[in-house]
Amino acid sequence: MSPTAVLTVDQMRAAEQAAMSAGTSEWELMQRAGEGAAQWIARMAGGRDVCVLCGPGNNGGDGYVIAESLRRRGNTVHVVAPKEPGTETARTARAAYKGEVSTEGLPRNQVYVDCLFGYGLAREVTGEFAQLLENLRDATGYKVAIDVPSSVASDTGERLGPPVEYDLTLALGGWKRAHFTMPVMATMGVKRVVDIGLDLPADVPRLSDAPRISAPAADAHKYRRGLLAIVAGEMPGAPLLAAESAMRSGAGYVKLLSDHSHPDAPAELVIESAATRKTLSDERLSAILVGPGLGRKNKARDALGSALEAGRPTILDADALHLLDPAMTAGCNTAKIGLTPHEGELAKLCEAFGIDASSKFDRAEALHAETGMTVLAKGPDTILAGPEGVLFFERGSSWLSVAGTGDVFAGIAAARLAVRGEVQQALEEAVWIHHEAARLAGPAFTAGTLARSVNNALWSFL
Ligand SMILES: NC(=O)C1=CN([C@@H]2O[C@H](COP(=O)(O)OP(=O)(O)OC[C@H]3O[C@@H](n4cnc5c(N)ncnc54)[C@H](OP(=O)(O)O)[C@@H]3O)[C@@H](O)[C@H]2O)[C@@H](O)CC1
Ligand SMILES: Nc1ncnc2c1ncn2[C@@H]1O[C@H](COP(=O)(O)OP(=O)(O)O)[C@@H](O)[C@H]1O
Ligand SMILES: [K+]
Repeated sequence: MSPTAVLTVDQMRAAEQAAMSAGTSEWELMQRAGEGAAQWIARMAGGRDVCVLCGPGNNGGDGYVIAESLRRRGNTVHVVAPKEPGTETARTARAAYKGEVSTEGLPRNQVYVDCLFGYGLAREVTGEFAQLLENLRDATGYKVAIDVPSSVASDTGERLGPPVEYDLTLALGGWKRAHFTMPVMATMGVKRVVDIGLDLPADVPRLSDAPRISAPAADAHKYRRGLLAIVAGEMPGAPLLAAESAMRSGAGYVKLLSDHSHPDAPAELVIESAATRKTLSDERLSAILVGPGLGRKNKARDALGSALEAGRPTILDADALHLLDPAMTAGCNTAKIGLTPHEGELAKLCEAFGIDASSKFDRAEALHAETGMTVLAKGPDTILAGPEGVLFFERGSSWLSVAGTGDVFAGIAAARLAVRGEVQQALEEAVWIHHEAARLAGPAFTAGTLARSVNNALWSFL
């Protein structure tokens, strides 16, 4: 199985150091990395010519190992290295490479393997290296990034040089945070980890694995399969969308608590009058969803207060996230609450809870640590921070960038919470189901179409 740990540079260096202390040399690790990467590249390249760009550090060292491995396999290989290697291990790799090297220029129509900088990149790329990256950007051919793209800071995804679009990115030894951070994650093409036998730490963020979802028990009963109440508010459309997706996410019973007339609501949706303290305190409720279409006036604040008082497992989305503050959650068992903010809502929540952090990762992690609530930070990149740690996800379809898909997500999350009872598991499952529903819904779908493809998305996880 491919490693799922997502590491910082310090954690990566520590894992490599531990392997070296246990008797594996850096040269052995570099050979494993280079040979492992060369196997992938050989498959992609077939008989095509390969050009390897080598930098001055150990990422460049990997490049010489890759170059020699491909040369031995019969590919015509050319190395471009503006500078001689600066580390002992990279010098060993350079000496073991028996092919051509030039200091500048980029041959045309190659399979390009970018080993200029790996996780050691810590400052702006300038001069000859920047020029080489610009040439690579403009070149036509299959492009492979080794470990990370050479103009990207591994911990943050910050861009430190000319952007290049890659077809394949081979992470060496383990994932880095940049691999799942926008915007650079969208430039990496297909991503794979080359396992070099490191013992990776368990208590670090992970890449989420596809969930397994169970069909209802043979003797299932609608109330035991999860009863979800969706609290409606000022705007009728959003909670209805959430209900449409919730009904298709495996819960036994979905109720919309609304005073609007919903002439377009499906017959199978139970609509009851607007939420009150009494209706929300129904012991049979497995979960509550508050936020989509709620509004931000006093009535909305009251509805949110009643939902929080009920103390059931709860998903808070949209307007509920704008109304939420420490006074409202005081006395709540926050372990039962899941938040589903997009970037603007996350910033607003951090302000309300006095959290001073700027990256999405730091904000999500700190908001969970500070409040005990589980935080699903949405967007093209997704971060889930909860009691089981932090999870990263692969990207979903960019067609999701259309109004109402967040309401659909909230419905899925709340229904999975009604079924599972655990907030973090429910949110993790919901991300996968949402992405799969988007894939099934085809191009240019609307939120309604997305909601109606949710039940078929479950097939992929049964
Ligand atoms: N350790 C291990 O066991 C294994 C490590 N492995 C591999 O090592 C990689 C990390 O290697 P690394 O630490 O040598 O750093 P790397 O990414 O090559 O870059 C640093 C070099 O670039 C230079 N430099 C930096 N920024 C610059 C700039 N803007 N412009 C110009 N120069 C700049 C910097 O120079 P300096 O800062 O000293 O001037 C230094 O020379 C990792 O990603 C993986 O591929 C694998 O083989 C598995 C085993
Ligand atoms: N470019 C994108 N690529 C992948 N997923 C996206 C993209 N843009 C938005 N999404 C997803 O679509 C949903 C949008 O939610 P949200 O911003 O709350 O929208 P709305 O309020 O209109 O429903 C989120 O689940 C988000 O992760
Ligand atoms: K690289």
